Amino acid sequence: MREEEHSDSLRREARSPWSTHNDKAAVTVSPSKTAVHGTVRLAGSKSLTNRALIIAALAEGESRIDGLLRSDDSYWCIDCLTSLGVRVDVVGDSARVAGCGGRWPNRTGRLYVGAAGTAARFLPGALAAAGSGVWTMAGSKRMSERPIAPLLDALTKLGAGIAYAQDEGSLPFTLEAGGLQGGAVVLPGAESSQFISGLLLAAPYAKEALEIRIDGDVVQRDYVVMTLGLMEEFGVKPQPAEDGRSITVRPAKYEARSIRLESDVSTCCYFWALAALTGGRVRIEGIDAASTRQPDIELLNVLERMGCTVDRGAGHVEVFGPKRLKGGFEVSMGSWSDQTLTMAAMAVFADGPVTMKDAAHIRHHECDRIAAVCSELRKFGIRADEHEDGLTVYPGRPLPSVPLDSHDDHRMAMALSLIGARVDGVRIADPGCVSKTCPDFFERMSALGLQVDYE
Ligand SMILES: O=C(O)C1=C[C@@H](OP(=O)(O)O)[C@@H](O)[C@H](O)C1
Ligand SMILES: C=C(OP(=O)(O)O)C(=O)O
Repeated sequence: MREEEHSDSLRREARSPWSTHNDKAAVTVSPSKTAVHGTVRLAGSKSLTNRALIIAALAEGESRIDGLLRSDDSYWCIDCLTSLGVRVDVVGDSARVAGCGGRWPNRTGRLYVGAAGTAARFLPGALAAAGSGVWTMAGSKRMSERPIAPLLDALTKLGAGIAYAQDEGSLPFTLEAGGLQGGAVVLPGAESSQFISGLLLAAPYAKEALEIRIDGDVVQRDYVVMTLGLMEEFGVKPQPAEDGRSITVRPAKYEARSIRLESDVSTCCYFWALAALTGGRVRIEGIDAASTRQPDIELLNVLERMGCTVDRGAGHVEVFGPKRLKGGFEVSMGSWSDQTLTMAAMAVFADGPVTMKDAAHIRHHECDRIAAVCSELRKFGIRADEHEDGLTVYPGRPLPSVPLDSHDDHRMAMALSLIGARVDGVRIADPGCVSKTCPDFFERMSALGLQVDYE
């Protein structure tokens, strides 16, 4: 096999049957001929979907989840639960999950998490908490490079037996469960909030009360708040310490529930950014900015700072773009870093440079996002200065572009495609990568008037 074909097949390994456009080498995006005006309704949040699926699988009785996201990340999460013997029936965007009360029916098997950080970091605790069982867990090449050791070390201290198949502290590994001891365990917050969420989700099934002590500041801490909220919805109430430095969970069992998931705010952001970039307007139904627990909602505040008007209604958010976006500021991305790439794309068209900071951890996401976005913007002739924890993007006129690389990262592809709202012929390789969270992303861009062509 040629080197290129080999790297293509590695990239595509984590694409699921819910993925689209994997037969396409590239997509080209060009501006709409008319103003971008539209209303959009999006599928459920990836983060809520995978939390709800795992909690429902751990619960006693049958749960129903409506508004499920059908994407690669949720597909692999469901696939793992099915391999564990949990019945998950998906019809349209609804799933019925037959909870197994924390005892997985299949005590052995191979679980494949694809490229999903949520599945990789949320499932090991749920496995370790079971009374017995031996499972191997593997993921995409990139997932095997992403950090997970602090979580697995904590599980080892609490009683799990973990043997690494390749590199110490990484996927793939074999986990032997013997139940989770209670007591105190320390997890770092700087690399990923998902370690804390992963242990929290399993914590009610520990033998005794479990206290998770948090070392350092937590990146994207609102995702931990989201975990606590969903645990409560399923009848378990964790107790965060007043100083926010630890969370205690007493032994309990999740109760089956019927819930409807909120749309994916991270995906909404690309469409709000589209309105911002084109002086158009995009209304998204099914989001309540006042009550959402999804951290990327912060984009709306920054869009206002950039000159947009934002209508935050009951159950909808509409963004109206200005004539010219304002730049000339620094913004901390620490708590909503999935939108760093969206900010970088918008900054190209602002009236002054924008510096995004406090996001060093995104170097360990689907790709090294800081290095990747700088290198792709430079291909357009845009000045992008790379910093250890972020980047500064200077406004410019993007040159007719050489093909851009999506780095097998859905957010790289979605953010770079926004430049196509302003510049003719933005060509991005491997459009299928958006299936990690939004398989129909380019169809939605096209429905809003952008010209989208595949090759
Ligand atoms: O818990 C979650 O659902 C998520 C947490 C964040 O990850 P990190 O805390 O690892 O940065 C975020 O980037 C990811 O898209 C979803
Ligand atoms: C970092 C992300 O995903 P994951 O859940 O794989 O960490 C993301 O969606 O931007």
